[in-house]
Amino acid sequence: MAKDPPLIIGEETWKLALEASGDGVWDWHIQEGVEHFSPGFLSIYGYTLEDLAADPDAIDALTHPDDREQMARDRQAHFEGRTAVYRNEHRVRCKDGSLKWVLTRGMVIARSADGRPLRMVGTHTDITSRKLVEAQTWRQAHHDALTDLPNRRLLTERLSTEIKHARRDGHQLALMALDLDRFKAVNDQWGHDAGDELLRQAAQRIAACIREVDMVARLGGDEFIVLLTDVQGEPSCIERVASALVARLDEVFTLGGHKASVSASIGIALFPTDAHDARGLFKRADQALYAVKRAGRRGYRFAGDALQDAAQARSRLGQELRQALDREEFRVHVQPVLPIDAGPCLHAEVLLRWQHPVLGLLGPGSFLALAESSGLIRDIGSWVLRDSARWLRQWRETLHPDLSLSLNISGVQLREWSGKVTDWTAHLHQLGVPGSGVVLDLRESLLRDTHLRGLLQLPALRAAGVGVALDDFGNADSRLDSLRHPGLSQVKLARELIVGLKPHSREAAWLSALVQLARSQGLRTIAKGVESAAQVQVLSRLGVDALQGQHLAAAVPAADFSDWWQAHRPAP
Ligand SMILES: Nc1nc2c(ncn2[C@@H]2O[C@H](COP(=O)(O)OP(=O)(O)OP(=O)(O)O)[C@@H](O)[C@H]2O)c(=O)[nH]1
Repeated sequence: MAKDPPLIIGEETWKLALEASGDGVWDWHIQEGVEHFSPGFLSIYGYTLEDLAADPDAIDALTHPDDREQMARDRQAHFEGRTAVYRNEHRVRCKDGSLKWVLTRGMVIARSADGRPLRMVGTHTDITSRKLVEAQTWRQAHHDALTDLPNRRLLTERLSTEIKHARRDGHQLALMALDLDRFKAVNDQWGHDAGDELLRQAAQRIAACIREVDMVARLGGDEFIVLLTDVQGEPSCIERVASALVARLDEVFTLGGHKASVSASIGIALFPTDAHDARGLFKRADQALYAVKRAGRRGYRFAGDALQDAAQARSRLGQELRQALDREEFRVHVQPVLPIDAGPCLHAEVLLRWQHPVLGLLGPGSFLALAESSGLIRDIGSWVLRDSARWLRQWRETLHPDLSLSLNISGVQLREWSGKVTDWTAHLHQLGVPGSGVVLDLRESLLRDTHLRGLLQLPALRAAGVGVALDDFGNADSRLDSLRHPGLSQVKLARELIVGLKPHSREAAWLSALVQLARSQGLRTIAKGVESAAQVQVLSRLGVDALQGQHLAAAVPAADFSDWWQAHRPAP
């Protein structure tokens, strides 16, 4: 190893000179892995010599993790001779746990013959106050003083970054221009201070409606911009945020002793559908906002015609759905489930239909998502239970005392029953139906939902005699261990497993294994979507317990089930 070259002035002299300037001095013998710290260095952070071993790793470990990478890069650049001086700003954890910003500067003062750095000396300068002032200045320049929300400048910077990311990852963004309606009246009636307070509260309400990754900015006056990042899937997610904003800002504001009301108008532009850059997005969102204002204020509108039309159609359907219960437009239909041994039909699945006054008879696919997202599913679900119970009581008296019905249950309903299974079974009892008359059809995702699993209390349902079926099992997302869920009594095999089923095929072998597995867990198996006599033959050989499908028995209005049952009862 090369010997350190002689220094021109005595080491102690320059170290003292550096210390006198208020900086801390470090002296790193790189190859030996030893680093010495001056008393001034230690006192910046409140450490003593005993606290910090003469070890470069010890001080590196106190460096803020977010700053380590850049520090290593700057150091390397100097080692490789790309910079004349090593220079880096980073945060160091002090003995009392606080963080200090420091500027470190240093130089390699000795290298080996082949150019490897041997020794480096440098200083730490405490720059915490400068950093605080910089952060404050940055904050003031990027935030609105009244509401503390990001201002136009920060929004513009963020939007440009988000557009770059969205372009790269193929994501959508939504830019909402939100303006309060008749806000001037609040200023006029209660004064400017009350108006300011309303703006502050409105800012909080808006922020509470969006996710952390989204952004709300105040442009000035009563104008806000909401930026939704990484918008995936249906525009209905954007609509949900927009309607939540409209609803939240509709609520009365308490301003000191006064109560004031405003509403909100929102224009929504999407990247990349409506515009490809920030200017275009602002313009399209503004146009949509003014269309809302012109149409009488309060509400939201998409810039794109197709989305606007779809949103309007959904909103109309939502309103009609709300009225459908009062107007008694829902209908219970039932699809018979037939035992494989050709015995009498003792079970049927309840299928909800909506007799829409204009669109005709609608299946759940047309309205269930809307019912779930609006929470209407609770009322609709209760109605389905009451009506199904009414029919079932009648059929158990007139057709067969062992008849039972299965009901599709959504996550929203399950959450509502959380911990109240006994209340629910008591309700069933009040409706005159024993537990054994009902099977709950649950999608696999509900069983797997760790939150719901705690609430489900499936064994409690079983104790009340209520059957629980795992619905649509065997599709692409299914997991075999779902069959082990305690409390299950049946499994309904997915349509995908039955379509194209041929004897002695690989599909038949796979289905046979699933049926055996379900049986080994004590579960009854029902094949759904049975469409042909050939499928019936294969399924009966595989040992499936019951069949359901268009080929065997189509769904019928509940009022017609009795006739169907009488017509199809096996000959004595
Ligand atoms: N209190 C308060 N008022 C402000 C502030 N900035 C702007 N304004 C007032 O906010 C009002 C905004 O104007 P407009 O949006 O046209 O008023 P508006 O009554 O909401 O009208 P529409 O949007 O057409 O319903 C003006 O009266 C401004 O003077 C502020 O920081 N604080």
